[in-house]
Amino acid sequence: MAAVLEIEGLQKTYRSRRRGTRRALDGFDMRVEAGQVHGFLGPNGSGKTTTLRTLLGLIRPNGGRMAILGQEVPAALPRVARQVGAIVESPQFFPHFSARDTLSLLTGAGGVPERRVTEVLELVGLRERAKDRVKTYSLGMKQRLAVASALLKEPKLLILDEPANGLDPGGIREMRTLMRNLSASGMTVVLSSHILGEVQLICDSVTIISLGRRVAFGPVSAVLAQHSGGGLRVRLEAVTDLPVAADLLTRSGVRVTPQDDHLLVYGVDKPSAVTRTLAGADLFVSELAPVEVDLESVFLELTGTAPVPGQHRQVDQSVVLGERTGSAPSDSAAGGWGV
Ligand SMILES: Nc1ncnc2c1ncn2[C@@H]1O[C@H](COP(=O)(O)OP(=O)(O)OP(=O)(O)O)[C@@H](O)[C@H]1O
Repeated sequence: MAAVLEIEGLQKTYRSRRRGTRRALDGFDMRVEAGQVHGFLGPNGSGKTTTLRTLLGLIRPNGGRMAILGQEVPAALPRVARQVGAIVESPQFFPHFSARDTLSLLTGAGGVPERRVTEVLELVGLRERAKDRVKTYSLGMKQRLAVASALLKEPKLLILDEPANGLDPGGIREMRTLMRNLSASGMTVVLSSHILGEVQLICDSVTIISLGRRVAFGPVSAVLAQHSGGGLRVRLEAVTDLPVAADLLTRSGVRVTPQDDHLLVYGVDKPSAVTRTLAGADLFVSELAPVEVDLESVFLELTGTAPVPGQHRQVDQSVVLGERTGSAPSDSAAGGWGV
């Protein structure tokens, strides 16, 4: 599959006299395939905005390479800029202008045909309110107007930094529908977000960044599968038998985490070994199912540990088989910590 966006070994260190030196990106890698909705996730201060701003030529990196639609940036930005729509900061609109006037102003400035105004208003679901003043819009409508402005050029790649920030559940749902419609039209969307449930619903693939380094990437389903830990949820016909079952399974060499009404069992080669061990002691399994994880638990597992000065989580838990696996040192591939 063709990469619409490629970042390799990106480095960015901020230096200021007052705040000293701060390494925001520490050899960061990212790859987004054509036609995907790609979630870009990371805790506050992990380097998402720095990455997006660097990609758009707003910040100068200290090292690494970046390409958009196969063209090296920032050198090729003047050529590819027309094919990239981006919102990396909350756009400000004239409150007394309508959405239509706002977009018409932008088409005039950007050499975009006027017919695009009606098209993008339709796309973002603002056609009915297009003549109303922006000051009467909800936050969700303003966000969709921002997306509309980024869509005017008919970009191939749309980059959105926190498009659902501050939205209520209704606004989030509208934004979700919009992302799905854009994806269905063939556009590649890169979406930075803290709303992990949404990302899991909307995105085909994700990159997780922590302390300026990629700690996971790949199709959402593969990232989840990789972090399920191969665990099994085991229920018994009689809850009172759980302690005995836990003891038996532990002695058989697997790891057991007892829960209120079931056991979580890890390190099992074959699920049938669990049923056999328990049946041998007249304990009968009523449920044996893989442990399902969500993106939030994976995110917390990979990024939730407090940063240690001088240390970075070095693991690149890449799951796109056959792709390059990033710049993480091979000796840390088992999920440990490196310096
Ligand atoms: N202009 C700047 N000068 C100095 N340090 C900066 C500057 N901009 C960002 N940083 C620092 O770089 C690091 C990465 O910040 P960045 O804004 O890229 O993170 P982020 O992942 O976008 O965070 P958030 O989710 O809070 O928006 C942080 O430690 C931040 O304090």
